[in-house]
Amino acid sequence: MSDTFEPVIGLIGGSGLYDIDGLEDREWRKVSTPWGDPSDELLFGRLHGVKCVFLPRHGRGHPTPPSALNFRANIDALKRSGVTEIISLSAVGSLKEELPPGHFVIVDQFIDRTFAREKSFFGTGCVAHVSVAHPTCPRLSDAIEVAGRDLGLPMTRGGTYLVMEGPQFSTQAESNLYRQWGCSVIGMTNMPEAKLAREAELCYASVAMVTDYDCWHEEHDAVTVDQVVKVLLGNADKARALVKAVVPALGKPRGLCPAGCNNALDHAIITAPEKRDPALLAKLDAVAGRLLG
Ligand SMILES: CSC[C@H]1O[C@H](OP(=O)(O)O)[C@H](O)[C@@H]1O
Ligand SMILES: Nc1ncnc2[nH]cnc12
Repeated sequence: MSDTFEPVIGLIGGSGLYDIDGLEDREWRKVSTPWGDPSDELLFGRLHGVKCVFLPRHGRGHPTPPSALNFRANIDALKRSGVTEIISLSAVGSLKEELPPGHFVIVDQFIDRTFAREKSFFGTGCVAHVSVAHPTCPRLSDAIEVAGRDLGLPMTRGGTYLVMEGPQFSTQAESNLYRQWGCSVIGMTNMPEAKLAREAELCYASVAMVTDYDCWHEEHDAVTVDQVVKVLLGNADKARALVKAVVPALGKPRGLCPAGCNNALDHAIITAPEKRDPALLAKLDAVAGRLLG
């Protein structure tokens, strides 16, 4: 990557967000990856002149459940398409009274309780350990916060997203445990998405949009998809407004991210060059070509 470059904004739309309006020169295009197929075609276009690439996380019409998402293909496809930063938009349950349905949380931490997903691009033949101590990009999160406040959106900066495997919602005992752990919101998709974005050296920020109080709240004994969908449609409109407001602010040429997102692999690869597997290296062309190419 040269000293300064023109950012390309990747947008991952969660439940209820299967398209983005207002894009100029819009075109859905299939992107192939060495990791298999992403959730759907990617939507390419420009917002206020800024290049954007949108991916509906579950596919249009929501055919794919969280555990079957090919997160590696999704992140690779975005990187391969020139994306430099990802704004992830997701529906979540709230684990705190003060985060009611309709509220947005700019997440800064995760607890990853998923167990049935491929979590790394690396492995036997090329081992890497990146830091995810700070899994989201503060620069990107700052821009989202400014845009959200300007729009008057109900929004909290900072919060921990508990990522569960699903597809069932949590039991009340689990929900209460996660509350004791101090988590803010619960969902099923931001991991390993955020970890893979870090391995791919992409800035990643997450906007968690509350749809329900999960099952711990005395006035909301159980969460249902119907309930979630009702709130989600309003949230999706607010999310589209947020995207339109934040993209122009992010579109100016920039240098490498001061938070280090674009250099995450600098000291992460431990496998000696002579022990690296050429087949795996070939698959890493988009994700780690900067270092391995
Ligand atoms: C429709 S409720 C459960 C579903 O919604 C969330 O999806 P996403 O994170 O993609 O917005 C949640 O994680 C579950 O996958
Ligand atoms: N309560 C909840 N638990 C997990 N994922 C969710 N997505 C939306 N609401 C949720």
